[in-house]
Formats: sequence, C-alpha cells, structure tokens
Amino acid sequence: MSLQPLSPTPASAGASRQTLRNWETDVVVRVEHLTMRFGGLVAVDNLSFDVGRGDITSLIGPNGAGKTTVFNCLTGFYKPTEGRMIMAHTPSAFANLEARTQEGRRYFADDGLYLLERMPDMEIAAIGKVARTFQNIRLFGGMTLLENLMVAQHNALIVASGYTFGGIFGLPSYRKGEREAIDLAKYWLEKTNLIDRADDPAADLPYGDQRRLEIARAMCTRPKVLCLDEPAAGLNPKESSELNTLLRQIRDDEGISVLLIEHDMSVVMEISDHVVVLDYGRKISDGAPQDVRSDPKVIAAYLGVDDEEVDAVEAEVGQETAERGGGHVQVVDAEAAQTLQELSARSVSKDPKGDGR
Ligand SMILES: Nc1ncnc2c1ncn2[C@@H]1O[C@H](COP(=O)(O)OP(=O)(O)OP(=O)(O)O)[C@@H](O)[C@H]1O
Repeated sequence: MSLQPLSPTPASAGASRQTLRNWETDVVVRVEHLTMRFGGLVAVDNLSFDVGRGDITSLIGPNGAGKTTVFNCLTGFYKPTEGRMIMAHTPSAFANLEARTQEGRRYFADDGLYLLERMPDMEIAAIGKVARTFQNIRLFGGMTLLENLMVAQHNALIVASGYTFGGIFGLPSYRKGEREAIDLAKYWLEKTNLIDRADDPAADLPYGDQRRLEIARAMCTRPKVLCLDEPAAGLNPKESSELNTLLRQIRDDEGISVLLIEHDMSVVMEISDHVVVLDYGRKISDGAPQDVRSDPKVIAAYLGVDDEEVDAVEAEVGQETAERGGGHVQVVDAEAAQTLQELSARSVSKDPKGDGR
C-alpha cells in the first residue's frame, strides 16, 4: 500500500541536521518559566526551553530530574503551578502572543496559537495536536493491533458521523471517514513493520513490537508534536536501532517534531538535533548533542557530585582535552558520551517493563 506522507516533507529534510538549530529560529513548543510543586517538593523549577519545529529534541537527566513531570504538564495531565507553555502550529503564531495571552482564552485556532497550560488534556491532544506515549505500555491488550489504532481515531470518526447515529445508519461521510481511518492505521502498521500482525491481539506482541505499536497509535491521532517517554526502555540493540530509524522517518518523512525522554544515550546522541538536560527540576545544559555530551555540568549531574565539585569535573575534562592536544575534541566527546551512557545506565534503577508508577 502506498499512501502520501501525512504532511509535506519539510524543507529541512535531507539537509545536514547538524547544521540546523531550529529551536533558535522556528519554535513549535515554548516552555516558559515552568514550575511544578507537589506540596513542598519542587519537581520542576522555573524551567524554560524551546522545541524546534521538525527537530528531535531530547529531555535527559538523572532519575527524578523532573522529565516526566514536564511531559505531564505539556500534555495536560498536571496543571503547572506556574509558567506558560505555547504550542505554535505556524511560525507566525508568536506574533500576537502577549496580547493574545491577555485575552484569557485557551487557544486561537486562526493564529495557530495554543496556550497549553490552560487547556484540558483532551483538547491538548485533539486540538493542540500533541500526542504522547507513556513509560509503561498502555495498549488495549485484548484488542487487535488494527482496533487499537482505530480507537485512537475515535475523535475523527465522531466528527465523520456528524455527532449523530451516522455510523449506525452508514452515512456516506461516516463511511468515508472510516475508510480513511483504516487507511491511516494500515499506513502506520506498515511503517512500524507490524502489518502482518494487524489482526492479532496487542497483548500477543513481543515487548519491542508493543513499543512500536504505541508510537503507531500516537501517530494515528495526526499530531504535530509527538512526546515519547522512554521509548527505548527494555529494547535490545537491534530494536533500539530500528526505533532510531522509525523516529528519523517520523521527523524527515512526516515533518513531525519529536520530544523524547530517554536514558539510552546511544539513542539520544545518535538521533537528537537538540538536547535539554535537567537536574533537580532545573535546566543545566541546552544545545546540540555534541555540545551537551561534553558539558562538565552534565557529567557531574550524572555522577551525582555536589555543586562545588563541578569545577573539578570541568578541570578534569579540560585537562584530558589538553593532554590529547588540538583536534582531539572528538575523542573527548566520544569518551564523554560513553561516560554518560554508563552513568545513565547506572541511574536507571527501575524495571523498564514494570509499571513505573
Ligand atoms: N504526582 C506526584 N506527586 C508527588 N511527587 C511527584 C509526583 N510526580 C512526580 N513526583 C516527584 O517529582 C520528582 C520528579 O519526578 P519525575 O518522574 O518527573 O522525574 P523523571 O526525571 O521523569 O525521573 P525518571 O527518569 O526516574 O522517570 C520526583 O522526586 C518524583 O518523586
């Protein structure tokens, strides 16, 4: 089956991703001064960062750094204590931001501007076009793969039924909507290499396939931003590599912006355009992967050293660079990436296939 990409291939596709810094020039999601408190615990502390349109942006940090809390705020599961989160469907959405914010409404569809902190989770998904997956798999195990992807398109089918009994009476608009929903589901089953199992119950799939089915289900909601919470958790190296390919396709072929929480540094460093690092709810580093991975503050955070010891880590990283002479930054980078990978593996203490929370 060959279907057109869901949205035009972005102009950036095929260009050297390393040279693009979309988060500085074309922002799809802006997080401004986000704070989330649980009683006395500050899980996210005055956090600001931008997600570039058409980028893969990774949110990393040690366990408990606040990454999932940021996702829960962005997708409406938590109402943030303070801060603003802006979804911009078009680059011009920011033009009247301050005036629009004063108006007190939740979103301005004509401007492509969505103030996510004001919107309930259903609206964020359906209108804001932000989709997500969870740390723990949340499929309908007794339903087939195809049915799982049809359920994800419930909103579109309700519209196609004219908000009536159109489905039961077989209205032409409903039949057309249903055909489109099946086509879209098949498209994503093919993209995720699951088409041969379309009629099997989701619970019968191996773990790695269930992870990909979750991504397929999120894509069936036709998002503009896809938030993935540890999609590589529990995957073997071959499955991780397939996941990298899939996420690149989602970015390059579909033009979807991806926001990723991930502990697997091989995934993060290989596919990210932009990395934001949290520690104790605060941003400690923000930039291209090659800059972030050799940032002493990041290495120190993963080592769990105190603030006053960061200088010592910085000196050590600098000394290694000097010892290897000029032009050896790559060597240090590779070592730093390896260090991060090891430290991050050490910091993941939970069972990735477990319930999480
Ligand atoms: N609903 C909640 N009630 C109280 N505390 C919470 C709640 N959700 C998260 N926290 C706390 O907020 C802090 C940040 O948690 P969060 O899950 O966001 O971290 P994380 O970076 O995603 O961690 P991990 O990598 O382990 O998933 C932790 O101290 C956590 O215990």
